[in-house]
Amino acid sequence: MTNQHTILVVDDEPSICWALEKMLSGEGHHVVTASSAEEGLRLAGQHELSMVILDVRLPKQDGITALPGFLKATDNAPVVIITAFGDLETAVAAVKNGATDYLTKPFKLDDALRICRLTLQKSAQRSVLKSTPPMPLGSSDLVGVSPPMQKVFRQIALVADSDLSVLITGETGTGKELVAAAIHRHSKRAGRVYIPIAPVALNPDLIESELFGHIQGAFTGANDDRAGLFERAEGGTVLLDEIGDLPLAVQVKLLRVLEQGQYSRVGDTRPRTADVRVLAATNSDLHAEVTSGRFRDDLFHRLTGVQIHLPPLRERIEDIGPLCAHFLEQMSYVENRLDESLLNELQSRPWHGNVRELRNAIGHAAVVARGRPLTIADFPTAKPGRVSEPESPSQSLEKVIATWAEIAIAEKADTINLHGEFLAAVEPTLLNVVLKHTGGNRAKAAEMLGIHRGTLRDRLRAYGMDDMA
Ligand SMILES: Nc1ncnc2c1ncn2[C@@H]1O[C@H](COP(=O)(O)OP(=O)(O)OP(=O)(O)O)[C@@H](O)[C@H]1O
Repeated sequence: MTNQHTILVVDDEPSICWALEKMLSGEGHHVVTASSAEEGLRLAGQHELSMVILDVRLPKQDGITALPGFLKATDNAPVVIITAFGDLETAVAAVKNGATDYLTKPFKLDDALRICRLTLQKSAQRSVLKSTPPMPLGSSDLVGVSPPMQKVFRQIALVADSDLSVLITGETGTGKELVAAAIHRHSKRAGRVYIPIAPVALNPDLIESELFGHIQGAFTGANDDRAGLFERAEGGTVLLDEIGDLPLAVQVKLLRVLEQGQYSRVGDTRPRTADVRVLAATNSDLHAEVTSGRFRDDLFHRLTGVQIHLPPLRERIEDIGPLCAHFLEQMSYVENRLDESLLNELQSRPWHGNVRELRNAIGHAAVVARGRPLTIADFPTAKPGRVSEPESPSQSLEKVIATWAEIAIAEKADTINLHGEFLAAVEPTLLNVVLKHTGGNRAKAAEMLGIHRGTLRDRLRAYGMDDMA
């Protein structure tokens, strides 16, 4: 079999070695196993390996420390790290030390198989990889033990070092800004500037100038040349928070930055180069914004290439205990352990404000309890779940009209006769529905519409709907 590879599995748990060996030999590969890094390194010198699967927690030398040795011994064969401690630091350290991918225990064999297949594919195409020396890592304050957070850590680790744009999604307070900061902190731009900004908080008339700068005389009040955010962030990273609220005209400019690395100051035609990594965050359904025409389709696709989604806290209640301990520690609260019944109570709350609401609640409880162990009575009462009122047809119509008008204005610099265009877009539908309702009776239809019969006739003629009777 030409696609047969030799794979080394290094894990001190015999059951893991056995399961992986069975899975990979089922794929036609030859598997060798070792229960320590030292034994693994010895085997690596004896076999021509296509891939190494390496546990982090090993009896003597740990997997992260041993990783460069494996890369050297195997002429840079891809290494997939496995760890029970799927924290962000380990994930980033593994990738920085040269790991190709990352698996968190307990893992499903299907996931392991998918990652192994992908890694072997890459291995077949691989040129000799240069192993990067380990970089000192700052401490991360992104807490989470739940499987969805482990996935987030893994995604951060895999994208941090690239220059890819990342879209971070999730409800308010789920930690999107923290994720963006972690990506920057673990990227090669870490020593450079990081600017998080929510354009929606800026003066709407000045968003474009705030982001891209302006030249003197570009608009009333532009008394001198001014650099924008992208110029100030040169070499670094920007986080555009609430990206869904970016005006359409600014979306066009942002797309140019992402695609060509270029932009122009307001009032200037000279292109400028932007060496800036763009991260974006949103708590709205960007796909729905695209469907309604409020967000550009091309920008959406450009941004969603790499997406990190933070699930709401109520869908990862295992994180509540560690988060509480983390916040109490931050507040230097001595009695920072929660008893089981309190934890159960907190885990059953809906936390619509997510981690932010939890942090505020802990702060409140710590003040009330004044040093003694917390009880549920110290917490603010649970906020009721959000009841979302369905939109009335008039509210939906209002939104559609606003979008239609914004697009019409953005697309044509010399907009005239907007009212006429609007009527031509909506009136035929109205006339059609009413005439259907009256069974084609124009007198009744005119009455329902509150217009003269003659006017109705003229309108129908103008829209080529003469034959409607
Ligand atoms: N996993 C986490 N570990 C520790 N702290 C967290 C975590 N997630 C969120 N927080 C804390 O919760 C608060 C809200 O987080 P953040 O501002 O990142 O949320 P967000 O999703 O960007 O919110 P918004 O959409 O409202 O801007 C911050 O104080 C942050 O430090």
